[in-house]
Amino acid sequence: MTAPTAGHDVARLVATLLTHHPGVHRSAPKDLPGTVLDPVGARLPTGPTGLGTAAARVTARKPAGGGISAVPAVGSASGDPAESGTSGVPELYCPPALRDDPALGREVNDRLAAWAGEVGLYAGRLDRVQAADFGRLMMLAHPDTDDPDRLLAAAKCALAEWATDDYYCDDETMGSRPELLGSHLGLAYPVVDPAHLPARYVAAWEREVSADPVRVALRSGLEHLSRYAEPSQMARLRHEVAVLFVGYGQEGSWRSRGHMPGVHEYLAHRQMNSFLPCVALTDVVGGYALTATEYADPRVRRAVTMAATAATLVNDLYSMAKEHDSSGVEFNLPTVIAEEERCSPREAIERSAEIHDELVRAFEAEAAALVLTGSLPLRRFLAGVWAWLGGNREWHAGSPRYNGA
Ligand SMILES: CC(C)=CCC/C(C)=C(\C)COP(=O)(O)OP(=O)(O)O
Repeated sequence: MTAPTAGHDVARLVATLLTHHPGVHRSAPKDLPGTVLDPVGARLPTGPTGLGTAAARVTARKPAGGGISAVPAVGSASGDPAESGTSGVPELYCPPALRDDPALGREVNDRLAAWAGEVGLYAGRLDRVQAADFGRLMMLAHPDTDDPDRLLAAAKCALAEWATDDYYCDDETMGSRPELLGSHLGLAYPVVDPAHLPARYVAAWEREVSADPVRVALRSGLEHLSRYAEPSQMARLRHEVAVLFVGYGQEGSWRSRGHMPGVHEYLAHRQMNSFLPCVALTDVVGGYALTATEYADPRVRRAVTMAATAATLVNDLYSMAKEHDSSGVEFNLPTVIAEEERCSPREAIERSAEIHDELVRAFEAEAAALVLTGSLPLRRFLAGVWAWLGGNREWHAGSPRYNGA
């Protein structure tokens, strides 16, 4: 028998039971309650815990690459209001990044920029790719591996997905045009989920793929990832990218008809047009596999999608300045709230932060409940998603992409 999916009221109850300390303002814990994700190497409960139970535990595999020493959680994203700095982003309820290994981040970033050059992505602008430091994002968001090649594989997929957005959707300086969006996405998806054409059309299709750097990058990124991912994990990624593309199409439609979505419409959109394709790779990068059945469990899906939406709202908050400088219509939660609720930009930012926090708390509560009964891979996955939130927030707070470079 399967338990019903939790609703917000259940999440609130669990959160209260897990964490209620009257009068104390709680910042987000480093580890998801009930789990411990060791930066490199799983220290999640691997069986019964408590006195006399050690013999009953399974031993976690050390990820390939030997392992680095555990690094204290990074401080700057810890939620200290004083640390919101000049970004104007309010204190957010978000865990700190679990590790910071600048050398590892640099290695991944350098290799990523070299790859972008090879596939022709962001030609003439590679300095900006290098500066954005997506390698650092991967290092911060996946603290349970120190294998640069796994991080690089995930980074390639992320950059290819980001480039799809920049080239086709929302960066006119990269050639995006709303009337071409559907055609572009329609040519990109058969690269993600390879088109199998009758023999006489294969050469023409291959020429089509090679003619566009986004298509070349998507193919190359997924190929690299497939060295680490099981078929079910690749299928999972393809599904999340298809959903992402639906979100891109929706945003293009808003842009071309000058439609400002309602808050509910925007939030449903931001679940699709989100970091979920990145978050979904948590186990691939960590070197283990969550089953398709567990990933698809509605309770897991609900928790993970709420986390992905929250991570994307962090992007909305930190990217406001960049989007403000763009000449096209830009969509982010504060803008949508200000329009619908007729409030000041500052109030809209505060309300956006509250929505972010509500989603993170709901994830925390529901994931903490799921780890009580879930498999070891599920526990590790949910702890990894929590760590992803911390790394994502830390990266946004520091990346020159959003901080005026
Ligand atoms: C890496 C990945 C899956 C990205 C897809 C979704 C995406 C581009 C974002 C979540 C970022 O949103 P936005 O379009 O606002 O991007 P920037 O702020 O321009 O970085």
